[in-house]
Amino acid sequence: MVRGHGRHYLVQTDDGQRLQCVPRGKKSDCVVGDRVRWLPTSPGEGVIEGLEPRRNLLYRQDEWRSKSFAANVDQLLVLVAVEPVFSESLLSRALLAAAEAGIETRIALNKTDLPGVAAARERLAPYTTMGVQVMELALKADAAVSLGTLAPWLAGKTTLVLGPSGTGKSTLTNLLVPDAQAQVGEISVALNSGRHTTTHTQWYSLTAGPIGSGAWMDSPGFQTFGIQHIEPMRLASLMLDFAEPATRCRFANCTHRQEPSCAVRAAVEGGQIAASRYRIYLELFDELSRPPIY
Ligand SMILES: Nc1nc2c(ncn2[C@@H]2O[C@H](COP(=O)(O)OP(=O)(O)OP(=O)(O)O)[C@@H](O)[C@H]2O)c(=O)[nH]1
Ligand SMILES: [Zn+2]
Repeated sequence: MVRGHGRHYLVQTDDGQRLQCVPRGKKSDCVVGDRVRWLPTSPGEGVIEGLEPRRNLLYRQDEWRSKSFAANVDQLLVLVAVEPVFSESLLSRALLAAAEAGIETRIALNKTDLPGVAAARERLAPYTTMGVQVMELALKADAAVSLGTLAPWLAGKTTLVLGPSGTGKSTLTNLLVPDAQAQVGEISVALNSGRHTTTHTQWYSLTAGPIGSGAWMDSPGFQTFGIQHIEPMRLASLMLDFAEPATRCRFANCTHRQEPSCAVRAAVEGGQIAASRYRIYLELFDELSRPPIY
């Protein structure tokens, strides 16, 4: 499934044909990236009979609702930029959701042609140190070099991009998928969604563009990223810089807040865990420990 709008879905067959489909029955829990079983109803139209089992599902869980980004994702690219200055909390939340779903993640820092690049690199240093790959891009200023950086990683894989608004997601999609704008226009007409901006996640093949193989899923920019589906006691094991020290605390059920002989707090004091990351951990632990308000 390549794009959904309400109960209307655009389905692409393995030979590249696209059909408008509606689900059989009332429930529709199909998300972009799902492989679906469908039956034709009329030329160009069909009905979704069912979903194939998913390999994974990446979503955010806010207090009130959950929002699926995509299913069957090989890897996640979190796109941030020198400007607007990115929120480390949002970045950490996206990494946590991906870790929980078992999806390999890289960070890309875009707009490295801007003067704030040194400060942005410094804010990303804890992520590099913990083993997350950070790729530097200048999608507008030097598209060819940026494509060269991305190509080996994107080729043959299905990649989802996530990032706040204004970081360059559309710029990147247009580089990777030369006719992306035309596709979005056509699809908006087909699904009668009447919007041409990135309001929904969309799947594109990378075959016709400079990468030559694989798929790309572009998602709308987000301002919040709830991870209510993650147990607070699981946070440390999902955070790459916390996972190892957390195994050395005196208490197996250490929350790394005030317990004695806590190896995580020792690592914060010793500088192996960045202060910013520990702040984010405490904030998330509190948030996830609060009972939901209904
Ligand atoms: N200086 C600089 N600006 C860039 C670069 N790449 C993109 N931009 C600019 O950043 C702005 C945002 O880019 P978009 O591609 O629209 O960003 P987006 O993430 O799709 O934003 P939303 O549509 O709001 O989600 C545009 O004005 C781009 O021209 C770059 O490498 N350097
Ligand atoms: Zn501890």
